[in-house]
Order: sequence, then structure tokens, then C-alpha cells
Amino acid sequence: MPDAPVILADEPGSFPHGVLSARHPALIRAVRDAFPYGPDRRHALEALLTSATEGVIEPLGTEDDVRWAQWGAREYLGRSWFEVPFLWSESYFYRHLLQAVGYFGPGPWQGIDPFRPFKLAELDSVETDEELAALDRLAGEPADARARALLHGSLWGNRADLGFRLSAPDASTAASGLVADDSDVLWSLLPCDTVCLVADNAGRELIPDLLLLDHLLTRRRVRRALLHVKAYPYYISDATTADVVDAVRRLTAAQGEAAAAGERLWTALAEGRLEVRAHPFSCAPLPYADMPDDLRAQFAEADLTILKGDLNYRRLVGDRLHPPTTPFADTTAYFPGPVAALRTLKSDVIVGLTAATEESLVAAEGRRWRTSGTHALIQVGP
Ligand SMILES: O=P(O)(O)OC[C@@]1(O)O[C@H](CO)[C@@H](O)[C@@H]1O
Repeated sequence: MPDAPVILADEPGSFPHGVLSARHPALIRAVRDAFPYGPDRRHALEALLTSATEGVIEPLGTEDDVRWAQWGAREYLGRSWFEVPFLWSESYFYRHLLQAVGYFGPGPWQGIDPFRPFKLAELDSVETDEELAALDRLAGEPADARARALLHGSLWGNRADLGFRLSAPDASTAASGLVADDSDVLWSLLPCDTVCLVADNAGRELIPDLLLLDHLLTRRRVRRALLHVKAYPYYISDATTADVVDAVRRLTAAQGEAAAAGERLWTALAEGRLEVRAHPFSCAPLPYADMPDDLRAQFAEADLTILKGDLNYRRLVGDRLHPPTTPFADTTAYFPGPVAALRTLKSDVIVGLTAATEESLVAAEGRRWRTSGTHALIQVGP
């Protein structure tokens, strides 16, 4: 449904309004408190706090303004953050946040990921220890059962999103079932030559993503894997190349099966059977339907592309209020090859449900199922 309404954040009480009015200020404060930034950076963060909640969208004042103009800024500068497409304003907020902390330099804070302390804390957590230890128990299972467990590990790892947890203190609420499950179609596409996984969050999501890729490579379900990460820090916990390195190191430093997987992943990276890519469009405020030709060609190289997470889903099907029964294949027909979405539901966008599933979710939860992170889906198209 390309004509379904684009999601804005202008309605108080709505999910997107809450992200801009509560999550973003909380994030600015968390970043400010996580680093001994000097007065200049603190002042810039305060200014962003005011702008993002009460002000209008302003240029960056750097050469990156040219790229953002091509990505839509021409149309949105001078307008309230709440009145432009939610996907756009969120993305631009993160770009401004990097500006405020001096990430793009020049200066002493150049290249310092403002979200790194949160990512590292997660890698060091007891939960990560437990998840890695569970791999030893999985080792005795038949290959099929192991594969399915690893797929589900990667899927539910998407709940480990720091942005989500900033505004959802009850995020540990037990997970429920899948609202759509095309996993049989996904498995039917394997074995194949090249799988591409478009990563989402670092830490407790990236580790199971890597374990899934390790399994596919080791069991010869794929010959090579392409791992797309963000070109720079984004949406708090989104994975960059540095986060891939941290995750693989975390695995190699563990015990048992986790350490063995870490060693294999290290070797696969060194041999090019696992290749990390970071395209600038990974941080664009636009749907994948607008992807540039060179990225389209990269996805076309793959026999299967797996997109992880909520934001990638919004970008894949379009950040719009689609009727939930819109076929997933209709919204992804433009994608240059078979594409799978693995996502926990953390925003209003949803397609590909049966009428009965939508009805029972609404009857049980009103609108909450769309954003609570307790439901998940595996959808495959086109
Ligand atoms: O892409 P992810 O990490 O699964 O989720 C990102 C997210 O938490 O951020 C956005 C709101 O800020 C929503 O798309 C979603 O709730």
C-alpha cells in the first residue's frame, strides 16, 4: 500500500510522539552522563535537547548538509520535529546527536561512539554469560533443532534494543508467540551460495546473529555471508564494525561452544567467507525502496537477505500505517531478491497478518501489541 498514510509524530499519546518527546530527551541525558564531556559538548547537548523538544529542525552546519539535503532536509528544515515523517525526524535526531558530541570532529571526541558504554555493559552482562553458556546445551541437539533455536535466538535478540528499553521499563515482559511465521519458507531457500544479514543492534542481538551465520557457514548451508552494519553509531545500540569486533572478541574470550564459534567467525572474517559491509545508506532516513543502485546491486548479489529488527522493517515495508493484512510480498516486491524480516514488534508498522490474527491481537491488547516488543515475526518475500 504505497498510499497508506506516512507515520508522523504529531499526535500526543501516540508511540512516535512518545519517542520524540520522552525517549530522545532521556537518551540525551544518558549520553551526557556517560562521558566526562567538557562544557562545549554539554552545551551542544543541552541545545539539542531544547531544539528536539521545542524547536525546529536545523541544518548541521557541516558539509554533511549536502547529503541530508538530498535525503529530504530541503523540505523539512525549519519545521517542527513532530510534523515531518517520523522515520526522517528520528534519523536526523541521531545525526544531530553525533554532531553535538563531536563524533565527526575534528577534535578530541572524533570517532568516540557515544553509545559504546551501553553496548559494552550489555556484552559484559550476566544475561550474555547465560546465553553463551546455553550454547553448550544446544550442542547435543540434532542439527535442525539447533538451526531453529539459533534462528529464534537471533529473532528474539531483537528485544535487546537499548532505545526501546529507555522508554519501556517493562521490556522484560515475557515474550509471546509469533504473529507471522514464514520460517519454513526461509529454510526452503537454503542451502544457497550467499546470504546477506542486515544487522540491527549490537551486543545481545549481534551475538546471536553471528552465531546464526556461523552455523550456516559451518554446516555449509551457505558458502559466504555478508554482514551489513551501520556506517556510524545510530539509534543507540545499532551495530557498527567496531561492535562486530567486540562481539567476536567476546565470543573468543568465552568458554566451550561460544569460544569455538568465536574462533570460527574470526577465521571466516579473515578468509572473506564472512564479510562486513557498511553502506552510507544504512543510516539514511529513507525506506529501502529508495536505495541507491550500488546498494541494490549488493543485495542482488545475495540469494537471501535477512533484515533484522524494527527499524529495518519500517524501512523495508515503508513507515506507514498499512492495513495489517496487506501482503508482505506487496510491500517488498521492489527488493532485488528474496528477503526475510526477523523482527520483534516495537513500532506501529505491520503488514502480512491474517485477518484472524489481527482481530485476536486487537481484542486482547488494543494497540499495545504493535509496540510492546512482546510479539515477533518471521516474514519472507517477495
Ligand atoms: O530497530 P530496532 O532496534 O529493533 O528498534 C528500534 C526502535 O526501538 O526504535 C524505534 C523508535 O525509536 C522503533 O522503530 C523501534 O521501537
